[in-house]
Amino acid sequence: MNTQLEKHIIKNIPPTVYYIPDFITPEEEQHILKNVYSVPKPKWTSLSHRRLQDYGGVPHKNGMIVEDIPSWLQVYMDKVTNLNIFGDKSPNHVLVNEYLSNQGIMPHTDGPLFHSMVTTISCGSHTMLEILENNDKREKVCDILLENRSLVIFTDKIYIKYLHGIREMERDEITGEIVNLDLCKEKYEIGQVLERQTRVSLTIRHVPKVLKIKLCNLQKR
Ligand SMILES: O=C(O)CCC(=O)C(=O)O
Ligand SMILES: [Fe+2]
Repeated sequence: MNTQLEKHIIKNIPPTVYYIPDFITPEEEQHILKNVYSVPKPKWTSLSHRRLQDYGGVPHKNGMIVEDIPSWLQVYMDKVTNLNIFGDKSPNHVLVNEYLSNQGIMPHTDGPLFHSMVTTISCGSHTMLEILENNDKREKVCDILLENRSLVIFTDKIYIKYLHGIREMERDEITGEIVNLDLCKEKYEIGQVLERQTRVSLTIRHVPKVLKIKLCNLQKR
């Protein structure tokens, strides 16, 4: 692991979450948003509470059929790869999620289709990631504020054993339950309220099980 990253570890929570504010510049953020919104409509998968796009293929238990990653997106995957956090693996899949201001994602674990490390770049808005115990009570462990342009890296016990989710809210209050305020770019005060805007997140991961067949070959048949 890259020692430069140690100062970005969120303390006093189960290991390990890294929070890096300003991982991308405002220009890069706009570049990502422009590309995400210039795809043809069928590239989006609409769920009831968010929309998403898969890049690199669609993860599947029998193996992911690999699709080429567009060059604009490869730039940001390389930026994450250059942190040397994936060891001998490299990211090969990106899930783009779009959340309107009152949308979120139910508490979940990412499951066995992915290597146990996830990295997420936030664009367009902050959001509040909630970490919960993975039991019937689903007690809250903590909140992590994800500012736009930040990168968050989840791995180890907190990735495997706990649930993460985003509540459906139009605004978030700064509270003492947020564990990364000291690592954030901005200085916030307890009680301050942040209005959510539309947020586009890039979740960059390594999918271990891939099929060597390419989608373009399938389509030719
Ligand atoms: O949008 C995010 O930051 C979280 C996305 C997520 O948890 C997932 O796609 O599994
Ligand atoms: Fe997730």
